[in-house]
Amino acid sequence: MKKVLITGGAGFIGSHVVRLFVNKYPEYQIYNLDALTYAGNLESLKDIEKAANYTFLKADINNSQAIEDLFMEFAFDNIIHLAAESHVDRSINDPMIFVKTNVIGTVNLLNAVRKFWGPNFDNNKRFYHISTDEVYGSLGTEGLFTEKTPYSPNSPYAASKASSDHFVRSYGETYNLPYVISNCSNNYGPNQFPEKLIPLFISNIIENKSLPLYGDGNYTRDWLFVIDHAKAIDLIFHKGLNKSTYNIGGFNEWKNLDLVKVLCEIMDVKLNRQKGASAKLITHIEDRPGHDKRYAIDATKINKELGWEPSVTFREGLEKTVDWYLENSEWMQNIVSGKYQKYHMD
Ligand SMILES: Cc1cn([C@H]2C[C@H](O)[C@@H](COP(=O)(O)OP(=O)(O)O[C@H]3O[C@H](C)C(=O)[C@H](O)[C@H]3O)O2)c(=O)[nH]c1=O
Repeated sequence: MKKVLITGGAGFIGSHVVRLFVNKYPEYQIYNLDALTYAGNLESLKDIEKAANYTFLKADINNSQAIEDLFMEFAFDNIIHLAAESHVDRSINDPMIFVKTNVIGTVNLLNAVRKFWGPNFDNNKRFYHISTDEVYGSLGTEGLFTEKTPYSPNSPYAASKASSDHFVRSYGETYNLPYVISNCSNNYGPNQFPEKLIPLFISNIIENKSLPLYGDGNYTRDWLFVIDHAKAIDLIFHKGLNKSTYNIGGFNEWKNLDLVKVLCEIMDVKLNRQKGASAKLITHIEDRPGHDKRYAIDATKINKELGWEPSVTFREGLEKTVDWYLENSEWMQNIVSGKYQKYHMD
């Protein structure tokens, strides 16, 4: 029986990974370790919280003693590490928390792994580090990020993730830690905290608030449906080559302005509003400092080696996402107001 520790399992991507693993692998014990910061909540996992193979552990990866105590108690033999501060704008305002959680938190986990799994790591153990395509920096109009693209992070968030990737690789080289890393593009889907572009704009359209688009909106991102990302993580965890990296993208590049226009069209229909009503809310605002122009992923490696490809079109994924937010307005209000945090402290 595998004992899989999933860090950040109460967060957006993490909750989808936890659900997939709990449901698909009843023979594994899944431990969800999360600090329950502003972006994490257990409401997203209500459907699986009573499963026999699921345990929630409230802890902060910044606390090395707490992490060691948990290793001692539960003897995890595999880790999927998703816990991270993830919002670029927050990293611009307050880089230090990104250093603490993303860099020091990752090193704390690596040290625990070294202590409890080393010095002779067996091949059934694996440290799987989830990262981002932002480590590669910004592309011009041509080209794609491959696994060989040199790192060139621009935001404090991207720098912190690049650093954590380097630490994981360095533990692989120095101590022979078995690891795998994946770098994904922009995720979207149910349960995403409404600070990221898509859920923020869905929320603002519902409330008839303006849609703050940075600069001219001609910035390009590749969009990946979170459930497809969770499936890719499952494949990489089980079949990815030791000490290797996989890029995960949706083969789905959009300029922000074009994406927002499609979202507005969908919202007009779903909310029975006049055609064009939501698009009137688009407001160009001052640009994000150091705004990366374009991210685009070459996902050929994961496709060829592991047979992964996205299962939904962008239109289908967006519709599913919009439907979820419309059906879960209470979740949205509670997460924004911090009610879930207060509730977990009771
Ligand atoms: C929140 C917001 C965003 N934007 C623009 C900025 C970006 O060009 C694009 C997406 O922004 P967002 O903040 O949603 O995501 P990125 O900055 O691309 O980064 C995201 O994707 C990577 C892979 C991660 O690893 C990050 O964790 C994740 O946050 O929309 C606006 O124009 N207005 C807004 O209010």
